[in-house]
Amino acid sequence: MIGYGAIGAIVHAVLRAGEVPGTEAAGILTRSGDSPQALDSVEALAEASDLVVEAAGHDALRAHGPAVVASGVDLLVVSVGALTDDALHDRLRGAGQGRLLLSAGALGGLDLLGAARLAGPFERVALRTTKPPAVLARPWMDERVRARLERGDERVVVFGGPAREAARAFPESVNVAATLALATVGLDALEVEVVADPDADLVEHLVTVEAAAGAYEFRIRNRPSPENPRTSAVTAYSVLRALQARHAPEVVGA
Ligand SMILES: NC(=O)C1=CN([C@@H]2O[C@H](COP(=O)(O)OP(=O)(O)OC[C@H]3O[C@@H](n4cnc5c(N)ncnc54)[C@H](OP(=O)(O)O)[C@@H]3O)[C@@H](O)[C@H]2O)C=CC1
Ligand SMILES: O=C([O-])CC(=O)C(=O)O
Repeated sequence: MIGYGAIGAIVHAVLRAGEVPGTEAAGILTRSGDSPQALDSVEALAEASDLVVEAAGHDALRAHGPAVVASGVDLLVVSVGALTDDALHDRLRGAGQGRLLLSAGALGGLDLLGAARLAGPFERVALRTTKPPAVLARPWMDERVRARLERGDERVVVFGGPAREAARAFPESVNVAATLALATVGLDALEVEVVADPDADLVEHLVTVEAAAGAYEFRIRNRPSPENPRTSAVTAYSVLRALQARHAPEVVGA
């Protein structure tokens, strides 16, 4: 694993408890080395693993992803927003024998949208992500907008634009925009709105799709992680589901 934060610590604890048959934790890479099973290089991690889970952020994927894939090890990417950098995405795809697995993360419905994509074209795909104001304040924002977020007493639309820009503007909070885009209409065609809402006690991702196959609306409302309020707590379990599916004798929703 790369990362031992809100996501990584849960994934590691469940693996250590032996709850994912056929899979055990081989080691953890972080910058600080502050984790159980700490390893000190990506080479040591890849050597010890059949699959590496990246749950550490855009910079971590950029720094370590290519070495993992180059050593023939599969890479399960949680910081999917880093793939808005086409050069990095191409490097990862061409680096070696390891497969690139993009985690569904905090999102759902990608199975059905993948089927819809095979059935015919999409007419429109949109995402509206809503989180509490405090977790959406970013240094690039206009001072007046930041002041409104800090006051936290009103709903503010903080971003409108394509998924590529959304995932870059909020690297720790809107990776899901890149995931949905890569699963459907691409990074420049998916329309994204990001909303700060002081009443948002749950993280909301509203996915709206019009396609040849049908019309879909997924309203996902996730409880935030107590360790990191930017992150939906279910994200760690989304990673665990993917690990479980690799060796399970039966998969529902395959
Ligand atoms: N696809 C999705 O739905 C979602 C994606 N995410 C992505 O997952 C990432 C992790 O989320 P979360 O667990 O909540 O974050 P946390 O901040 O709780 O944890 C981050 C972990 O990564 C480590 N880390 C940070 N930078 C590096 C690096 N360059 N190399 C190695 N390790 C590093 C940190 O340790 P140390 O500081 O010691 O290095 C820490 O252990 C987010 O930044 C976001 O990009 C998050 C939520 C949902
Ligand atoms: O956890 C979530 O709901 C989404 C998130 O942070 C991300 O996509 O980066």
